[in-house]
Amino acid sequence: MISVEEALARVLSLAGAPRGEVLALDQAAGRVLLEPAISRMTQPPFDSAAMDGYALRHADLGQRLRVIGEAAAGHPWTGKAEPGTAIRIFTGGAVPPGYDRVEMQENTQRDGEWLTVTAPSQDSYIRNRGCDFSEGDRIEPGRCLSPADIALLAAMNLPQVTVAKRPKVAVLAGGDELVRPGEAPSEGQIISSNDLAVAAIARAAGAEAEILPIARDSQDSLRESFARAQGADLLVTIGGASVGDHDLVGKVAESMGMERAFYKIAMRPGKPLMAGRIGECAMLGLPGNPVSAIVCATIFMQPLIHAMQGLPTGKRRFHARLANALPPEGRRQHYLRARLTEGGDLPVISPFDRQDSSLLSVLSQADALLIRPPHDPARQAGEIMDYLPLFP
Ligand SMILES: Nc1nc2c(c(=O)[nH]1)N[C@H]1C(S)=C(S)[C@@H](COP(=O)(O)OP(=O)(O)OC[C@H]3O[C@@H](n4cnc5c(N)ncnc54)[C@H](O)[C@@H]3O)O[C@H]1N2
Ligand code: MOO
Repeated sequence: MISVEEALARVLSLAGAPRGEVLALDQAAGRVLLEPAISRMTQPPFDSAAMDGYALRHADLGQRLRVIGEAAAGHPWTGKAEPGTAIRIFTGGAVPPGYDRVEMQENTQRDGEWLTVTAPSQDSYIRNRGCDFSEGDRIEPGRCLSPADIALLAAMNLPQVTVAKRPKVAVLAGGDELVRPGEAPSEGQIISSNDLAVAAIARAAGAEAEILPIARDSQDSLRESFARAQGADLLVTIGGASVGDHDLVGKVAESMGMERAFYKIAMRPGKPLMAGRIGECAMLGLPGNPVSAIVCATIFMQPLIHAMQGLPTGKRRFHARLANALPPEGRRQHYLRARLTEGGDLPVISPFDRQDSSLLSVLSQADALLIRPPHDPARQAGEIMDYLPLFP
C-alpha cells in the first residue's frame, strides 16, 4: 500500500497537457484561462470624472467661476481650459486638460453661467488615465475565470479568450445489485447513488461528465462499458475494486491494456483505489462503498480534473479544535466525516460517531473531513487538527 501523498502524485501524473479552445467572453465564466490575456485598452482611457458636478482648477478655488462648457460620458468637451472657468461635467465624462479637480454639484451653487464652490471637497474626484489598468497589462493563465475576470477581459477589449477544454469524464458504476433511481429494485438490489455524486464532483471541477449505463458483474459487460468510454480523457469506475470473486474492474482494465499506476493505498476509506492509463485515457477505479467513492473522488479525481485544465491542484488544509478525544489510528490515513461549529480562536470539529463507509446519511450531514495521518496517536479534546472542507 502506498501513501495518500504518493498516490496523489501518481494520479496527477496521469493528466496530459490541457488542450485549448477559443470562447466568446459570455461563454468563458468558470473556465480556466490557458493563454495570457493582454489588454488592448488603457482604463480609463482619459482622466475621468468620478462625480456629477463641475471640472475646475484648484488654483481658482475661492473665486466665482464662469461655466463655459459641458462634458458627459461619451461626449467630451473639446474647448480650452481658461483661468477662472469651469465646465459642467457628469460621472464618466473626460476631464479636459487644464482642469485638475471635479467638485460634486452638491457643494456648489449655480447662478446662470456663474458657479460658486460652497464647500470644497478633500478629494479631487478625478480618476486618472490608466488608474485601473494599461494597454499591455496581462492576466496570467491558470486561473478559473470569475465574473469579475470576465468584466475585466471585456474592459480590456478582448472579446474572446483561450481557455482549457473541459476534460471529458466517463463515470461507470458496476454491479448486479444496482438499479437507477426511480426504478423498482428487486430482491437484493439497491439504488446506484455513487455515479451521480462522482459526476457532480467532476462537473463542479470543470469536467464534462457522462454517466454510462450500469455495468453488470461480468467481464463482457465491463469490457463493453470500457469501450463506451472511448474518447474520454478520464474513465472513473465505481465498485468492483476489491478482492471478491465479482470484483472484476482491475482484471478487465488490465485485459484492455491498462498501465497500472497503483492499486491499494493507505487510506480510510478508500483502500482499494486503483489508477492507471488505458491508451490516452486516464483511469481511476474508485471503491464501491458510497463514502469511499465520494471521498476518493474528492481527494484524487477533483485535483486530477483540475490538473487536466492547468489549474493548481493543492488542497488547502484548515485547522480546527477537536470536540472530543479520539483513540490512536492504524496504518491508513483516516478521513473522518465531521461537522464544524463556531469556536473561540478556531472552529470546533466533531467527528461523527458512526464512520462506516456505507453511510450516506452521515456524509450528507458532514461539512468537513478531519484528517488523521497514519499512526496518529490518541488525541485529547481541544487539540488542533487539520481538516478539509467538504463540498465548499
Ligand atoms: N476481503 C476483503 N473485503 C473487502 C476489502 C478487503 O480489503 N478485503 N475491502 C473493503 C473495502 S475497504 C471496500 S471500500 C470495499 C470496496 O469494494 P469494491 O470496490 O469491490 O466495491 P463493491 O464490492 O462493488 O461495492 C461495495 C459496496 O458498495 C455498494 N455500491 C457499489 N457501487 C455502488 C453505487 N454505484 N451506488 C451505491 N452503492 C454502490 C455495493 O452494493 C456494496 O455494498 O470492499 C471491502 N471488502
Ligand atoms: O476503504 Mo473502504 O473504502 O474502508 O470502505
